Amino acid sequence: MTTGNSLFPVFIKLDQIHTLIVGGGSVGLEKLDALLRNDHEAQVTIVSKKINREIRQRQGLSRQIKLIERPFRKSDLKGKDLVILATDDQRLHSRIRSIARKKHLLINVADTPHLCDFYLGSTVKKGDLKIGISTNGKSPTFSKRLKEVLNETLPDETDLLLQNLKVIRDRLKGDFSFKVKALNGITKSLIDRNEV
Ligand SMILES: C[C@@]1(CC(=O)O)C2=NC(=C\c3[nH]c(c(CCC(=O)O)c3CC(=O)O)Cc3[nH]c(c(CC(=O)O)c3CCC(=O)O)/C=C3\N/C(=C\2)[C@@H](CCC(=O)O)[C@]3(C)CC(=O)O)/[C@H]1CCC(=O)O
Ligand SMILES: NC(=O)c1ccc[n+]([C@@H]2O[C@H](COP(=O)([O-])OP(=O)(O)OC[C@H]3O[C@@H](n4cnc5c(N)ncnc54)[C@H](O)[C@@H]3O)[C@@H](O)[C@H]2O)c1
Repeated sequence: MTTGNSLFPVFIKLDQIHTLIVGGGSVGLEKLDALLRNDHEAQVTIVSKKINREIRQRQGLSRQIKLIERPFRKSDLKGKDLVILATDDQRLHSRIRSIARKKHLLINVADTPHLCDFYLGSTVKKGDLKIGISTNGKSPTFSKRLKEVLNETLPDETDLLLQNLKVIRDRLKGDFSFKVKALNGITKSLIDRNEV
């Protein structure tokens, strides 16, 4: 039996899939920024009755951002993989959610856990290392603060260590089980405090 947080984390290639955000106000902007912080090449379409000035400015950063200023239409879901709803119309959210589910699209309704197939999380990044944080919706503020703590405490050299391990990994000759043993041996001192 699963207790506590049963969400399964995945790390999505935002430049390879197409994300639709419906709603171009301040919440829409927050979600757009969350995507762009992780991948400035994220492929995103925003549909909104009105699109705010900051969102227009983001469009200057990437040709992958498409803005459509008009009310949502069912056809906006065509060709999309992920959907994030961020309008001020909860009835519209419920309607889009039921259409999206029939099309097997994954959907997030900002700040509305019971309508979400997935939640956004806080992310910590050190070069190629990424840590995703979820509190199972209990406290986004905790996620944000833990992100700040990890950003402060994880040294920038963490990425250097990762790059060095990649070099060693590429150099290792032998079968899969030999490589696993060798890499486990090399990294053992990282978890064995007495040896550091
Ligand atoms: C991580 C982050 C990612 C992002 O959104 O980019 C994120 N929320 C962030 C911030 C934040 N959101 C809110 C506050 C105000 C303080 C507060 O209310 O607590 C703050 C803090 C702040 O802004 O300082 C309001 C809020 N959020 C939700 C509700 C509804 C509810 O709880 O019922 C309400 C009440 C709305 C109302 O009262 O009307 C729900 C969700 N918010 C989630 C994600 C998902 C759970 C993630 C998790 O498990 O931690 C989930 C379930 C669904 C989702 O939206 O995906 C981002 C941190 C960015 C960073 O790292 O800097
Ligand atoms: N701003 C916040 O920090 C915050 C915090 C908690 C909850 N909320 C809630 O989240 C919701 C969104 O907040 P916001 O500040 O982004 O609001 P907002 O009014 O700035 O933005 C809502 C956007 O949705 C668009 N929209 C409305 N109907 C539409 C339709 N049929 N098709 C396409 N676009 C449509 C509007 O044009 C507008 O751009 C509100 O319900 C608000 O109460 C906001």
